[in-house]
Amino acid sequence: MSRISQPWPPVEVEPATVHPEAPKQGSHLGIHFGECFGCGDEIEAGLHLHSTVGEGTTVYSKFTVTSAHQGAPGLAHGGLLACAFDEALGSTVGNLLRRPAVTGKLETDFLRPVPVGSTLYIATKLDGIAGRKIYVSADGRLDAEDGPVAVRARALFVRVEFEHFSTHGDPEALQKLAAAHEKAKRAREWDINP
Ligand SMILES: CCCCCCCC/C=C\CCCCCCCC(=O)SCCNC(=O)CCNC(=O)[C@H](O)C(C)(C)COP(=O)(O)OP(=O)(O)OC[C@H]1O[C@@H](n2cnc3c(N)ncnc32)[C@H](O)[C@@H]1OP(=O)(O)O
Repeated sequence: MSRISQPWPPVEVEPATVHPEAPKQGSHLGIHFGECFGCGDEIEAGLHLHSTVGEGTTVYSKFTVTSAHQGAPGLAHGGLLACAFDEALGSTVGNLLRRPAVTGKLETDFLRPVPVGSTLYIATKLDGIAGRKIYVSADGRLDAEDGPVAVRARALFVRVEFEHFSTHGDPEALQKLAAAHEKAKRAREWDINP
């Protein structure tokens, strides 16, 4: 029996269409911001989540729980697991649709404890779009792609304009992102940041 009672998606949606210039199946999705707690390589205690594009509207992500992520001794903190899903879901939305969007709502079901040292295999898929609202969900399996499901998540992302980040965010960090984007473009790497 599902632990989430509401139907999903909760409203009528159009199927999500992958942007024609989105990274293709098998592509590894790079770090979108070095200081991102979810994926960045500049945050030692961060989650260092890695993602690869799968078939259709699916993205596969991996995250290994370290002692920096504990709640109870030896077990992952639920909030950090939610963070991993926010990152995996957000990365799926941003990379496959190539439009900026932010998390409006994120719900999680924690089905099994996730010990330090284990790796969560997160499979995310776009479930549909209604106007600016993007529905997306994921399963996180323990230690293998076909391992037992430990965490499930569903989220609503809301499409925003770039001004969302320039108005509310850190201009210096945005400049750093723009510089990284330019560098990636010069190197002919695929990059999503505007
Ligand atoms: C530097 C540029 C980068 C560009 C992108 C590159 C992508 C890179 C690739 C990958 C990266 C991604 C990896 C990151 C992953 C982590 C993501 C995060 O953690 S994001 C941070 C946490 N989230 C926030 O801080 C949002 C804070 N909230 C807001 O700013 C607003 O509330 C916002 C934008 C969500 C909505 O505000 P409104 O004024 O624009 O729009 P309204 O009308 O309120 O909502 C639009 C629709 O959504 C529904 N809605 C909004 N929130 C809802 C909720 N909580 N529950 C249900 N419905 C909700 C509303 O009912 C409305 O629906 P109706 O169109 O009328 O049908």
